[in-house]
Formats: sequence, C-alpha cells, structure tokens
Amino acid sequence: MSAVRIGIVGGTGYTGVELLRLLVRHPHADLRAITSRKEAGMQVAEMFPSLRGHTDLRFSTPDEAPLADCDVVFFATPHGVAMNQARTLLAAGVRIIDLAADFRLRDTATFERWYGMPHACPDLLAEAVYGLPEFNRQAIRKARIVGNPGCYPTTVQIGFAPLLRTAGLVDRSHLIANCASGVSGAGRKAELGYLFAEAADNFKAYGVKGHRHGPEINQELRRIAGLSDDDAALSCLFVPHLVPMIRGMHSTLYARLTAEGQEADLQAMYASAYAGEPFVDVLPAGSAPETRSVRGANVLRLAVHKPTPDTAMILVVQDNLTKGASGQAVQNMNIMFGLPETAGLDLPALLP
Ligand SMILES: NC(=O)C1=CN([C@@H]2O[C@H](COP(=O)(O)OP(=O)(O)OC[C@H]3O[C@@H](n4cnc5c(N)ncnc54)[C@H](OP(=O)(O)O)[C@@H]3O)[C@@H](O)[C@H]2O)C=CC1
Ligand SMILES: CC(=O)N[C@@H](CCC(=O)OP(=O)(O)O)C(=O)O
Repeated sequence: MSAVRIGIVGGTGYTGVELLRLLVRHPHADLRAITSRKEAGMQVAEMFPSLRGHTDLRFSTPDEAPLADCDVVFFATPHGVAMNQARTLLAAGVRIIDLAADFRLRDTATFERWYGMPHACPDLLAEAVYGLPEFNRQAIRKARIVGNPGCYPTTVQIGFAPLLRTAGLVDRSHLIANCASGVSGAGRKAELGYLFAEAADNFKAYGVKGHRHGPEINQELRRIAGLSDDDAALSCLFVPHLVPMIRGMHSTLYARLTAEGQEADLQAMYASAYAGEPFVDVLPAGSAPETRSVRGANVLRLAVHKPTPDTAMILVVQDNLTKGASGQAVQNMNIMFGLPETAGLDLPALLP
C-alpha cells in the first residue's frame, strides 16, 4: 500500500498542529507540504517543539507549497479559504478535506447568510460530502471534496441520531442541545474574550441570538431523520458555552419522549446503533462522561439517561480538536484512501 501524499494549508493553527501530531505517526501518511503565510521558511519543529524529532518539514506560503503534487490537501484555515482553491486542486487530481465550513451547508443562501461571504463555487456544493463517517461512510469513500463537520454538530448528531432514525420516538420539533467547548475551539488568534484573564475562572453562554452551527445541526439532523434539509418538522435549539479548559467539549442533549419512546430500551438502542463504530463509545447506564476521558483521542463517549419518564437526556464528550476536527479529518482521509479507518488514530486519551 503506497503512502498517501498529504498537504496541509494552515499549519500553524490549533487544528493544523493537531493534524501534524496525528499524521507524523500515521503508518500510511507522507507529509509533503504545510503552509503558513506568516511563518513561511520556518521549520515546523521550531514553531512546535512538541514535533521535534518527528518532522523536517518547513512552512511554505500557499503559493509555493507543492499542493498539486499531493493526493489530498487538508484545509485547516478560516472559512472561505478552501472554496477559493478547490477548483485548481481538483483539476490537478487532488482531493480536499476542508475543516472549515465551506462545504458543509448544502444551501448557498444559508452559507452566505451565516458566514457573511458569497460562496466561490456553489456548483461544487452539490458533489461535496458531509464528512461524518458514522453516517456517511459510503459517500466519503468516493468523495473528491469532504466538508469536515463542525465540532459542536458532531456531538449533537451522534448524540441524537438513534432517537431520530425511527420516527415516532421523540418530539422532533423541540430538541435541545446545551453544549460547552474549551477555549481552543476558538482557534489560535488573539481576541479579547479568549485572553486568560477573560476566559479563565468563568463560564458563559455565547451566540445566544443564533450560532452558525445551528443551521448545520438542523440540516444534518433532518437528513438523519429522513427529512428534507429545511423541513421545520424537526427543530433543534442549540446553545454554545465557553468553558475555561484548553481542549474538550461536553454536550447535554434533551428530547421529549412520545408514548412509544417511553416504552423503548434506550440504552440497548444506543448500544446496538454504535456497536460496530470504532470511535463511538456508549457508556454503561448511569454514567456521566468527562472530557478528560477523551483528551487527545479520536473518541466520542456518550451516556444515555431518562431523568423523567418522558425525557431522554444524552451526555456526550469529545475533544474538539480530535474527533471534533483533525482526528475526524484523518478518519475521513483513511476512508477516502481505502486505509484501515483507525490507522493513526488508535491513541488512548491523555490522563490526567
Ligand atoms: N479549533 C477547533 O476546535 C475547531 C476548528 N474548526 C475549523 O477549522 C479551521 C481552522 O481552525 P483553527 O485551527 O482553530 O484556526 P486557527 O486560527 O488556529 O489557524 C488558522 C490557520 O490558517 C492559516 N490561514 C489563515 N488565513 C489564511 C488564508 N487566507 N490562506 C491560507 N492560510 C490561512 C493560518 O496561518 P497563516 O495566517 O500564517 O497563513 C493558520 O495556520 C477553522 O475554519 C475552524 O472553524 C473546526 C472544528 C473545531
Ligand atoms: C469556543 C469557540 O469559539 N468555538 C467555535 C466553534 C468551533 C469551530 O471552530 O467550529 P467551525 O469549524 O464551524 O468554525 C465557535 O463557537 O465559533
């Protein structure tokens, strides 16, 4: 099996360095190019001493990097970068995994409303595949463009899916997702709200008037439920929170059970839904998952609860940078190139 030739655009950010951490140890990865406009020329291991001894690569500018010679290019960049380079790379036979949102939303107008920019290649949206392997494996295998999911939407979809796949178990019109992310979720940029003295020893909701992950969550939950992308019969209220830790995400999901849903054995349903999934861990009944159980691991752990006879409550944890971003992106690459899905991803979490 020949190694996959890989380029990374945006190698100095948090998802970029997480991709590097996973790919330098990946048995089938050949890292060819990594970009940074600000740090071009610098050794990667000089910027990130955590990678000393693991790579001799230097950062190049996106124009100078040999991206067209790669089999796949990861975009670990802000929204709006991948869509402007997609056509050129596809023409050179390069496949794309975008960690930003350029290829997640299928409706151009919705993308433009939430991301505040015109879409550069709406025609390519039709062929892009939403990269949540647990629900989309077949399409990912053949995809030329994968839109890697947002971190919050990954927890919400995997958490709610078993309740939505069968019609009539829950009131689909009133789902609630209360989610909290560590500060690395905001990226490696200097902004007031993420300074230590602002974010530490504090806990708050944000995006309460609406967050761009809301439309992504609703689009994909509707698809999981077998509905059209804009069918208002399913609606999920999503509230993100910032929690003063570096990595990690905790989502508490609520759904009102119907009479039929109240009869179901939810624990057995979830265990069976994810029985074959290497990266979804359904915990024993009564558990409360903690973020440190997934730190640095490409695993999402969840626990199923029924706090009242008509309420399902699902507790979900993941590392926002691993299963929530770069680990999931590597999982997608493994599927696209016919590699074992767990290649390079079988690391246990870092504890304490
Ligand atoms: N952090 C997280 O937990 C998650 C992040 N994501 C998404 O992944 C993407 C990357 O996030 P993150 O790593 O946190 O971001 P960062 O802000 O930490 O890093 C962004 C990187 O992109 C590069 N970059 C910025 N602008 C451009 C440009 N116009 N052209 C080329 N390169 C550019 C930067 O380097 P330079 O400026 O030197 O070129 C830097 O390496 C974002 O879209 C984010 O929304 C998704 C899920 C989770
Ligand atoms: C804590 C924090 O700020 N989290 C980010 C979400 C994480 C992310 O980057 O997701 P996207 O890829 O969709 O941008 C936010 O709320 O904007």
